[in-house]
Amino acid sequence: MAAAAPPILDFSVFYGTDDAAKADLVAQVKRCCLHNGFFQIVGHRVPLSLQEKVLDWVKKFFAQPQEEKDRVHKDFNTWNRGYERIGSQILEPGTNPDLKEGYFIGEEISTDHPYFVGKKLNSGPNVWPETMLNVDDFRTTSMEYYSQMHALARDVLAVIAQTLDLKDDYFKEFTTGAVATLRYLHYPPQPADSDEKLARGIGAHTDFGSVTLLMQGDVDGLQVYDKEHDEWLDVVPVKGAYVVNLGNMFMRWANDRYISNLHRVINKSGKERYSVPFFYSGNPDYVIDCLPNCQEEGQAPKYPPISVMDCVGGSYKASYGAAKLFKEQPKAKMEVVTSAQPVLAS
Ligand SMILES: O=C(O)CCC(=O)C(=O)O
Ligand SMILES: [Fe+2]
Repeated sequence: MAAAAPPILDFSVFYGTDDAAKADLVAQVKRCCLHNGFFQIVGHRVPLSLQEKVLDWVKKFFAQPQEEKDRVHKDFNTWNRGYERIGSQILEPGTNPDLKEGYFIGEEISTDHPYFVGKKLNSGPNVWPETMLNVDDFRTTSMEYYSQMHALARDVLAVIAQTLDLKDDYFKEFTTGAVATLRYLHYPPQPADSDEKLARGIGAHTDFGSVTLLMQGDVDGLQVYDKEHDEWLDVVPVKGAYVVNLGNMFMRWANDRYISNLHRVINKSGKERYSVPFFYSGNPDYVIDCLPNCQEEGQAPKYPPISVMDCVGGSYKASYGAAKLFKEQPKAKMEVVTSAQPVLAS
């Protein structure tokens, strides 16, 4: 098969009554899950006006002065909410720290919520830029979008369930009380003379969770690795579309039958790039155990059962630790340079 960027699938049939079209969608999604775990969808129910409003706010948020953004820095909490500076993360060992800044949002979880009290995965109050003009609209728009992304993730999982010949509500328990992270991202243009081997917007990585739903702005830069041809394929932004990809936890859950694939961003466009990934982890207490129809007759699953919290949690730390080490100990950097496969995830 020739190397090809993730196909664009019409998701609207999922909401319709045409069973043949639905079966066709399921078949196409299955092909993608087996191939590299990446596809794109249009025809979903998230209004374009809301997507555009979010992207507008993302630009405004990052346009604030550095000291305003630092006031909501994610280092002030341990549940992954708030702002991170350019260069905070190294996702691809051997490259320079990522040329991106970010802002994390999640479910609004109060300090008396059992998830906060029980220190569940990424669970706690959001951190809002209270001094930003019209912050109430920023908050309302973000949370409206966040809840729409939960709904879309559930619908995508319903289709994925069917690709495994499971009922469309198979993931209900997993999606009840689910934890997810919305990440606003800004990639300044990479300097024209930056080293191809070292400069990354986001280094090559796989995602951690179950599914990621990514809204790209209108500037390109995202690339998906094609293992068969050893090539990086551009995922050109399509207005309103979501890039959907499976994360490491789903790959493990599917006994490696479905793929969590390497991807990266290099912003050579000369323009500011903005994007908004939504990482769906699932209910932190849910136990991931080999999905039905994912193992060969008579063979044991490759992995033991594990909770969502244990599978996804803690993994972010490695990539932030790597960037810290890079700044503190140039020698350690040299050791990292020699490591072979980029395996860290976000
Ligand atoms: O910005 C993008 O297009 C991709 C972001 C991404 O891969 C991530 O945050 O994990
Ligand atoms: Fe990613």
